[in-house]
Amino acid sequence: MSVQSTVSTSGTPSGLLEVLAELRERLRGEKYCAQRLLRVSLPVELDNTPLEIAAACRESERQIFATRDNKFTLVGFGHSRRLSTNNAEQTAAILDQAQQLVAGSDACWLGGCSFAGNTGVGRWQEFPAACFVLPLVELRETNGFCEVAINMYAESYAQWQTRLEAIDQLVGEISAIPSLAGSRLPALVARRDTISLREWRELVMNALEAIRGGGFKKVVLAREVELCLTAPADPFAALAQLDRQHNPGYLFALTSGKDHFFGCSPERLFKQKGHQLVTEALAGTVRRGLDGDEDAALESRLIQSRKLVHEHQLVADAIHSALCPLALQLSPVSDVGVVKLRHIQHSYQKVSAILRPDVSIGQLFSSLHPTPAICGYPSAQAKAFIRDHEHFQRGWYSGVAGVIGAEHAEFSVAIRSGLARGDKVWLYSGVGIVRGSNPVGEWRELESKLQVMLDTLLPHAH
Ligand SMILES: C=C(O[C@@H]1C=C(C(=O)O)C=C[C@H]1O)C(=O)O
Ligand SMILES: [Mg+2]
Repeated sequence: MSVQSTVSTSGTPSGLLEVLAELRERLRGEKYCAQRLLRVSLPVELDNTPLEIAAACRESERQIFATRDNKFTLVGFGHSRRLSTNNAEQTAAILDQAQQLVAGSDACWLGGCSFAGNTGVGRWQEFPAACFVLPLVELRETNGFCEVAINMYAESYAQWQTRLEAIDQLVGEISAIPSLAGSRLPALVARRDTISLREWRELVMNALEAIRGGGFKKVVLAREVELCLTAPADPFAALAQLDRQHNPGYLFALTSGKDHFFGCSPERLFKQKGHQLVTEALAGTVRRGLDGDEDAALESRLIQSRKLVHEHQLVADAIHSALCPLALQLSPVSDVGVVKLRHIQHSYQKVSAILRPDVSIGQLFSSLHPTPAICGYPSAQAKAFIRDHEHFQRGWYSGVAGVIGAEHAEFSVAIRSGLARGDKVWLYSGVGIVRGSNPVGEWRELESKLQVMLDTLLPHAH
């Protein structure tokens, strides 16, 4: 695939519809050429945030990903290419292919991968082992600067025409949006926990027994909660709202068929820019205090408790070991910091590296995922325990959601996430079980982790 870019000039239209019309006009002047990525882009001034616009375009296939530092937001509408596999062995190759296909361009893929190569079965039929799309139309905000782009790519002339029609349809949808004032989110009809506290206690005791027997040191066990709502769930509207509240997490919603995988994760799997890599260990949790003093006391416990330090350090050590063979330089083990979220706080350690020149994004992914933060340690034993004991299919929960560009990629660990289908939503949360874990305490931690998603989807429930 060859790449051609049309760079924007100044003095051009600035509103979203005007800019789209101008880009559409530029495409009209382009000759159809099979299997060539043609990207046209222009700066735009938006009256609303990119996530609000995504939330308003209910008829379109949409994908969103916003980094947790709020410096980069990508909203994709429709797609001009899709790379997917249901074969876990091919996930790394798909990631490498995605990066190669946009070499020399500013285009970015949006998508994700399942936990530990899970295939798209049962509830997760729309979400295979890995799936990334190149959006047909995108809105991008980088450090406060917004642009609109069209990524044209077609295998045949008929497909080229179909893409043009899809762009026109989207433009029609945007122009028909009466007002972007936030819609009212559906209310809750019923909540069903697919595991009871009694069953959870048994599951944790079982894991602790395996830890005592030397089977593994840590396993991350998770829970699924099913919500039944009064109307179809609207994760895009919910995330647009979280974004307005400056939620300090990655925000993502990825549509496949009629289903949406979405979340607001505090955790980075990695950020790669050329040969620079930044990753982290984020594990070990206490709740937020009701006032400053209690919060500080809880923070001290997070940094000092033997159980919590062990739970965290297993992750940091495993990340260092995984990166060693891939890195020319690796940051030394650093001091443990604390990330404060609305309901909970986590121990955090940044890890950075200069990668060997031959290391690909696929290799990085395979070496780091799944980390002991969401699987356990050692990985193979923890994975087997999860496969044999968890009460549900993880699918993309605790997989990754992210973006892949030519020179950079950023992946969040897809926790604090859920799957929405019609008026049903399944939410997921997990906890690290290590020696010293207490089943009821861990259950409470699961509840706190679910709370952000519950607050987001059901803001009127209180
Ligand atoms: C697995 C999840 O979170 C992970 C588990 C943590 C813990 O047990 O302390 C903390 C952060 C994450 O690494 C989740 O939120 O679902
Ligand atoms: Mg924990």
